[in-house]
Amino acid sequence: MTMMVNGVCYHVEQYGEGEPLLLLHGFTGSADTWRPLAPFWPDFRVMAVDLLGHGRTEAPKDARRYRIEHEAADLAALLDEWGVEQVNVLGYSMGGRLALAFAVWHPRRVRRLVLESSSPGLETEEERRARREADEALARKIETEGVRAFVDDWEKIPLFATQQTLPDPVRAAIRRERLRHTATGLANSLRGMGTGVQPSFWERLGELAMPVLLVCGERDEKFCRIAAQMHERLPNSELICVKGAGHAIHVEQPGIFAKIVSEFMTKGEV
Ligand SMILES: C=C(O[C@H]1C=C[C@H](C(=O)CCC(=O)O)[C@@H](C(=O)O)[C@@H]1O)C(=O)O
Repeated sequence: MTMMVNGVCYHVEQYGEGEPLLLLHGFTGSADTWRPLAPFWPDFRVMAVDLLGHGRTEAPKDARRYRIEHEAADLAALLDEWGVEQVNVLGYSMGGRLALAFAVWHPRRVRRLVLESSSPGLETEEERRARREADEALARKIETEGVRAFVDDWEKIPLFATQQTLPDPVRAAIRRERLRHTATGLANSLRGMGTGVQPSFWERLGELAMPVLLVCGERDEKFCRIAAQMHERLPNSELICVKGAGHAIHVEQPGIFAKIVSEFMTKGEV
């Protein structure tokens, strides 16, 4: 379904009943990324969103509209429309950066937080500037060479090396999902929502009182390192490193990932 919030149209999907679970995909993903996990989560009311510039959600021409503070405000408005006061939030990669921002800015609305292969941003302005420059170059490449050429390169970056050995139908589904987006949507998502654009939340991790589950893939050294550093600063967190998995654990080992999330979501319930 389509929902208009703060002047933009979002594609959102809702299925299941029970504990509310807001799902936020990564860069080049969509709400569809979570569909294979639905059978594992019958007791959750799943709310999956196509983020700005992705899937069937609007791709504003002004990159500033994609900024993380605006997308976090959009999430709050979507929850208001749904009449959901407090929600469990699961974010993967870029979606995890947004999930963390939402938890920092709206702590009372987040019951539990799951961050898969994500980060609180970059700590220094020097790192952020270098990343903005790299993401601007990538955005221009998407606009000049097109989404297909971008996806051909993107699926080969070292971060996704572990996806090369996935079954062909799984790889084909990831590729189809990546090819669905527009050049404007992906380019402006990088410009507005990229890792170098958002503020660093490293110094605010200590504020988060809600339970936080950090999940990373054993073969994704960079984001396992980041997760371990976040774990040291978060007051109420647990860290699970999934053996043999890479960056996209929910794609590579959906059953294990779904079980980890279910156990975290129902922990402490009698
Ligand atoms: C390559 C790096 O960062 C990019 C990779 C992961 C993030 C993501 O959402 C990718 C999801 C996917 O394609 O499966 C993405 C982001 O957080 O915006 C980054 O651009 C890196 O080494 O940091």
